[in-house]
Amino acid sequence: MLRWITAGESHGPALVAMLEGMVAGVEVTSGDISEQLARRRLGYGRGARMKFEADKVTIIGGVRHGRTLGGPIAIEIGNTEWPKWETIMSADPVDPELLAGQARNAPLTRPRPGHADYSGMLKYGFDDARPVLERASARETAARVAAGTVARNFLRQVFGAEVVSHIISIGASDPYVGPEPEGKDLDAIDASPVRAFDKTAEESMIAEIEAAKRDGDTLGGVVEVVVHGLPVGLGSFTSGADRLDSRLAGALMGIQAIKGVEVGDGFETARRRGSAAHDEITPGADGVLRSTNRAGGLEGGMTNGEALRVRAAMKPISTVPRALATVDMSTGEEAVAIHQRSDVCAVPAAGVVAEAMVALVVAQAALEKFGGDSLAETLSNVEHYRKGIAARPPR
Ligand SMILES: Cc1cc2nc3c(=O)[nH]c(=O)nc-3n(C[C@H](O)[C@H](O)[C@H](O)COP(=O)(O)O)c2cc1C
Ligand SMILES: C=C(O[C@@H]1CC(C(=O)O)=C[C@@H](OP(=O)(O)O)[C@H]1O)C(=O)O
Repeated sequence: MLRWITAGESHGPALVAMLEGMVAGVEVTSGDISEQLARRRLGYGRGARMKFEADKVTIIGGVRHGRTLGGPIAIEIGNTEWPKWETIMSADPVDPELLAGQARNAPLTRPRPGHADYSGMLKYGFDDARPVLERASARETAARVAAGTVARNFLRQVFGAEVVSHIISIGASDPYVGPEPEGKDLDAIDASPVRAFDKTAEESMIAEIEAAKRDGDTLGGVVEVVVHGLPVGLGSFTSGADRLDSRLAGALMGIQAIKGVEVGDGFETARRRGSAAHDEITPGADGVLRSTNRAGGLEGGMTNGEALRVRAAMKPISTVPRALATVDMSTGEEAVAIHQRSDVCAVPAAGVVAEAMVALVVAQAALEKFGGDSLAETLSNVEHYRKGIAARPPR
């Protein structure tokens, strides 16, 4: 079973991602990982930290000469900001006098509405939000993107499948309406400052961000992830936990600030009649044909051979410059929430994180279906399955 876990704090020395269960022989380099991490840092509306910090990638284990070895893969992403935080975030005990001299170490006692501060302080028994926000921070998503790079390379090398995301809307911008992008469109999407697939949508999104910035406010939005080239039958209808839609929803909702997930036309489908909601099946020269893909490539918790298409809704960044009302937990008095710096909008980055989560979940389902210890074995199993399907009518 493909499994992943991350460790590390936002201002710690490094983040670490571990990926277990990947077959041997998948091509991946630290350059591939750095490239994906660079995509996650982009996006109009991100804060100052994205400009001065770099992601320093080291593959610690599981890869040799550019190919996976079949064992657990460990990837470290160094936080280049670490020297400034060495004392405050030290794993080992430090001299209290050294800490007292650091302004950055002042206890954070005014929890931000919408962030993990308040519940985290109560749940874990902290008087300071620092130990909560360090791990709740979406800095952790860099580690997911690192693990996701191995998964996306695997999907490309097994199926020729590409994972693409683009931004549908930011705040109340006019949502993108149009055809879904393909793998070849990814460079053009990344070239857009808001990772939009369309100029009109892009202009509307930028206008929203500029207005929010002027008002000292923050924004969320909607991202879409599309995967072309997947075979029929990843995931299963046999139990709720095996359904690929439930697994995708869980993985996407596990991203910081994601509050809703749609599969295919999602909520819009609920408003339609059955005759206008489903994707009719017709015989084609080479298998079946669908003239629509409202289901987003998933039926019965399994891929159906059409493009997989899921959306995720991100809430606005909770560190609002025009700080929100809160309570100072040290005094119980009314206060304004912590604000030092923050992103105005991180939806374009969330799209790259969503790609990583989709890649991991789909790679996990693909390994369940096709297995193997090496890429060659997985490929041979895929070919056998595809031959079996091609032999069935319609032909
Ligand atoms: C890529 C990305 C960047 C983010 N940047 C910030 C930020 O700069 N400031 C902030 O307060 N929240 C930021 N967030 C959101 C917080 O991490 C999130 O609001 C917090 O974890 C609470 O959300 P939850 O209720 O979904 O856990 C970011 C989220 C993502 C996905
Ligand atoms: C560092 C990253 O995102 C951070 C996510 C984040 C949060 O609260 O989620 C808060 C900000 O960190 P800081 O408070 O130190 O400025 C973001 O910069 C990153 O994505 O690499």
